[in-house]
Amino acid sequence: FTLTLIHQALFGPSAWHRHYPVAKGSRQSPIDIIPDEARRDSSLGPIFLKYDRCTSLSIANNGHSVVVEFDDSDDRSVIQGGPLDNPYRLKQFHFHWGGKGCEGSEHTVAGVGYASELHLVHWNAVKYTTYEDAATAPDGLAVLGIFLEQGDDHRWLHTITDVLYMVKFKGSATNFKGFNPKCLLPSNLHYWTYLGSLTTPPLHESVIWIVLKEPIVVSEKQLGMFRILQFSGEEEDQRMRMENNFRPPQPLKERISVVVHD
Ligand SMILES: NS(=O)(=O)c1c(F)c(F)c(-n2cc(CC3CCCCC3)nn2)c(F)c1F
Ligand SMILES: [Zn+2]
Repeated sequence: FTLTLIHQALFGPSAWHRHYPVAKGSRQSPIDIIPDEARRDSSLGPIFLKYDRCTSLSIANNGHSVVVEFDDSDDRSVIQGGPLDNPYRLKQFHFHWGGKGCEGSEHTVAGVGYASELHLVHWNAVKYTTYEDAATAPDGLAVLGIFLEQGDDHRWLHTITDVLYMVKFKGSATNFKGFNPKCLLPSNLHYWTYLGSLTTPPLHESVIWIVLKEPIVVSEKQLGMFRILQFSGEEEDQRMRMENNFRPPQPLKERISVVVHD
């Protein structure tokens, strides 16, 4: 327990500003979303997720989260519409979660957190040639955030939780083909949107955030499966269970409040 506290103090969110001064920037993520203060913008239309031809490749433990990577060599799976000027290509998705019974989402809604949060990361391949270039540009990435609420078993999440034992340690990866994240979407795509950043180092202020209002429901048992993952590698003697891998909400600063689309 004390090891975790020391680890947090040295490497956790409060220490990131030492190596990444942008951590105190003007458009950092996540934020606390206050629905009553969200603006309406009639020019803001619905978002469209064209994932039918998506190609998942692998699932990996990168020491921060569990990440499913996609083939982003063409526009086979994109997000478009809403605040986006053009289609953004699906690159990867990953999760953030808490400890047993604790909150674990990154965004909060009127101060209330969810058990977990799924991030589908897309990049602007129309304006930028590589994901890396996009990840450092102000309109380079579009991340779709989906809250996970604790309740009944999720019908499709087991496809992911069943293989987590194969990527228990940092640096491990395995094939993960034929998975379509469409099965992880809630019934409606009403969203809040605002300009923000990566929530982990390098914290680049390159993300157009689209956070869905409706959570999906997953069971405590399924959430517990994420906690078999380790922050540490197989060879490290200090076992560090992967949990509480979320950044707390950051100051809104001079950003206009988020915009809502119902
Ligand atoms: N939580 S989050 O905001 O959805 C989220 C993350 F947590 C990330 F870690 C990344 N991320 C992207 C890279 C590639 C490098 C980004 C910098 C330039 C070289 C490639 N590494 N991590 C990310 F893109 C993202 F959107
Ligand atoms: Zn994330």
